[in-house]
Amino acid sequence: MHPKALLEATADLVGLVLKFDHPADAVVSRFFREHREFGPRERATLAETVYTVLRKKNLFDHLSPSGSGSKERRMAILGFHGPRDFLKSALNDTEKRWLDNCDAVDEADLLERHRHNLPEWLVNPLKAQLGDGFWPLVQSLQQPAPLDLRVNMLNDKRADVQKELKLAGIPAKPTPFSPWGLRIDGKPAINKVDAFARGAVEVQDEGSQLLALLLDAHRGEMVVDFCAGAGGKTLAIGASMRNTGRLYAFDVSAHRLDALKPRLARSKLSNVHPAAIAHERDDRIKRLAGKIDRVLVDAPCSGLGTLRRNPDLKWRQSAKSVAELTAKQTAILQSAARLLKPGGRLIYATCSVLPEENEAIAEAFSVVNPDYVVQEAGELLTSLKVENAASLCAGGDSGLRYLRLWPHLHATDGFFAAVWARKQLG
Ligand SMILES: C[S@@+](CC[C@H](N)C(=O)[O-])C[C@H]1O[C@@H](n2cnc3c(N)ncnc32)[C@H](O)[C@@H]1O
Repeated sequence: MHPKALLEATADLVGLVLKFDHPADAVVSRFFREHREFGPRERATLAETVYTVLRKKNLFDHLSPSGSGSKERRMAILGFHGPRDFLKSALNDTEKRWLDNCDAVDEADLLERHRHNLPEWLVNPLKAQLGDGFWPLVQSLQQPAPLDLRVNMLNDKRADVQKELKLAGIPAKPTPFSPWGLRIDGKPAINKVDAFARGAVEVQDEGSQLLALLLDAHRGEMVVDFCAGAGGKTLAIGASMRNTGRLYAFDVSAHRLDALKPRLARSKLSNVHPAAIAHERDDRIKRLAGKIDRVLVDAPCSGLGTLRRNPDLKWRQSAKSVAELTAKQTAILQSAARLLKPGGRLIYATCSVLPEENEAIAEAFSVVNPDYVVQEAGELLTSLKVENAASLCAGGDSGLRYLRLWPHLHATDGFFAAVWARKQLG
């Protein structure tokens, strides 16, 4: 495709994504569905450019007013993913001079907000938590996430799948913490590989794998994945139950649960029972009260731990939307907890890095539910043979109370988990 046409299409897509009325990945997928003329390399240019614009939006907003042409074209030029000479062949002389001037800007001369590229409301909570770790986090958020796979241990072993992928030209390394994970550099078409088609691997961030591991569901148990969505964690939990017992996958979105079905078929699991619920106080939940061994609440959250993959979220969320989410998180955790039988394990988890969606929800729950006793996540992960488990945790007197994962420290998405055991009767 001619560079001029590709740049124009890229500017169109940047314009659509910057409306922020839908998630960026949905806008990009729709654009590709509606424009079949792009080949794989052009799609990569389009998508990577959009993601760079989202990652560096503050900086590009600062640089773009001095340029010419439409705003989305200027943003697309600044973020363009591809060789400079290819890009320049699409530009007029004024644009070329402007781009050279932008390239010559020294980072050290920029204001802080043009370097961290975060909305102001997010800066203070992150600095307050991380101190000197703030800038390493910023750095890590500018990089795309690695591709992590979870090996389905029901039928396969990690080392065997690693060998198989190598033969298919996809070198993979075991993930450092999850015993089920393999990490791949780059973005090979993993869905074309036999190991994927037969359900030996699923794409899943190592952090998500650790949440499922922490639930530690056993053979023959009754387990609930309360906010199962498309079932990433459901599949991991079902395999850890060795395809026995009963695993309910609840969600208010039947549409998301539908996406679980083909994954379930690939995984060969037959112990999973997906069910759409109307809300967290659905009659189905009431009927199961006090009967469940383990409950995972992977709550709806701001998703701010996944900014490497979803950089649009920092612009689509706000202090107000987070406050609305915390009310929902409190209500869901309280309802889901009723499912647990005495002696059972409850986990509340998010992929957010904000204390108000994490520690604050967990601590408020503990105060009003004294029969749920907080467990030290670090100790549980150590007993599950996770190496260096203490380094994954924070909070409490021991610093081991909560699972607290960060992209810059653990190369995972940002995740939080709190664990409780329900007191035995009598
Ligand atoms: C973080 S996502 C779950 C991701 C999923 N566990 C996975 O690993 O792929 C949160 C889910 O909570 C669901 N949800 C929102 N409100 C809910 C409610 N009141 N009860 C149950 N699920 C709810 C959303 O539809 C969404 O799928």
